[in-house]
Amino acid sequence: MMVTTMQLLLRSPLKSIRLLASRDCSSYVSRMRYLMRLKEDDDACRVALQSGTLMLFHKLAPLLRPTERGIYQLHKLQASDVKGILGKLRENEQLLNTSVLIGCSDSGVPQFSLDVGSLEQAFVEEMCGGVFIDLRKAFFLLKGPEAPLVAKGQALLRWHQTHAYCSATGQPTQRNQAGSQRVCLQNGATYYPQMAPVVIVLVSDGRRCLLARQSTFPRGMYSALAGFCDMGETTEETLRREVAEEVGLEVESLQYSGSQHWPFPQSSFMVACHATVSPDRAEVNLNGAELEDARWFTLAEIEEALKRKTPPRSTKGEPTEFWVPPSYAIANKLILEWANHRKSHK
Ligand SMILES: NC(=O)c1ccc[n+]([C@@H]2O[C@H](COP(=O)([O-])OP(=O)(O)OC[C@H]3O[C@@H](n4cnc5c(N)ncnc54)[C@H](O)[C@@H]3O)[C@@H](O)[C@H]2O)c1
Ligand SMILES: [Mg+2]
Repeated sequence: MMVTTMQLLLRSPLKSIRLLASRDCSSYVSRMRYLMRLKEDDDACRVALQSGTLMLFHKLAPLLRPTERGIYQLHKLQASDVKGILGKLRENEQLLNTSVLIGCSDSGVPQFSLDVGSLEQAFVEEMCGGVFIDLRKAFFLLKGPEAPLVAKGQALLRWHQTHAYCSATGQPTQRNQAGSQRVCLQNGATYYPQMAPVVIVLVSDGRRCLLARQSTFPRGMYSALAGFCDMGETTEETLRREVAEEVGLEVESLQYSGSQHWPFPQSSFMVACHATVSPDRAEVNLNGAELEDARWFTLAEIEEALKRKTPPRSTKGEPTEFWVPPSYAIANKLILEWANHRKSHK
């Protein structure tokens, strides 16, 4: 197709988004200014650590606490709790200072995360009455804002664990107390925590939506198309290229939906969009190297899949029913939005 006819229309670039309703704007501002100060002032951050809350990780697995009703919650500790554990193990209290600053609660309490992977896991679990659970499982178990909080805590710890050296001089880098940056002492280069930008897109032909699966997905699960941004690309360019590469279709219009930090396999910044293709040119030409399958789904099929709260179980040999990613994944939000839009425009 001629480049001139390949027009991408960003339908509502200035779509207004209701931001988290903060009834007391000044307190939100003061919390953000407080966090800024903690990132700049190591002494203030060390003081804040003594009165803040701590999420513990063991080799990047977060510590959760089972409640009586079989529900898991994030286990939050205080600096004094961690000092108690370190004291019992005769370990150096300096481990506490490897905590990283994650944010600040609504009531202004600073939040940190700390990896105690050098300590004996079973001992820490027993002392805390909790259990360290792999992040993928923890994501299923946690409710509400705890899942993104724990993902953020893990992502920052992971970044520090993998960026201990300057990529130019090969010398060790030194972090600030908050953990918001690392500096090479030899050449002064400053490194900041990074996320890889990814565009995720739910393609529609007006009547149906397109979902795909990679061979590594759990059986039966289909999701929206996704792809990493190439250097220098805009969101629109990545979206259009990924749809062309993966399913051989030409996007005609797109609309921004939302974004999400995604910790798997490493930190991605997911930009979620809806896109349309012409119903006359909706034949999928699959890139088999990247995807195992891609199919158009009707509203009725999508509604059925959205009703399933847990992945359907498969008995050997039987095909697994189709299901979509869980509600904490932004793909689920895109699919839900599409279904609601279709229902209201039937
Ligand atoms: N949250 C959600 O709802 C949701 C849904 C679907 C996918 N995702 C995530 O989106 C991400 C991208 O999806 P994809 O795997 O289809 O991407 P993709 O289609 O770009 O294919 C992945 C390939 O891209 C290359 N690549 C280029 N830049 C990369 C980078 N910075 N990091 C890793 N690989 C890079 C690698 O060769 C890799 O094998 C995945 O990490 C996936 O977990 C999230
Ligand atoms: Mg992809």
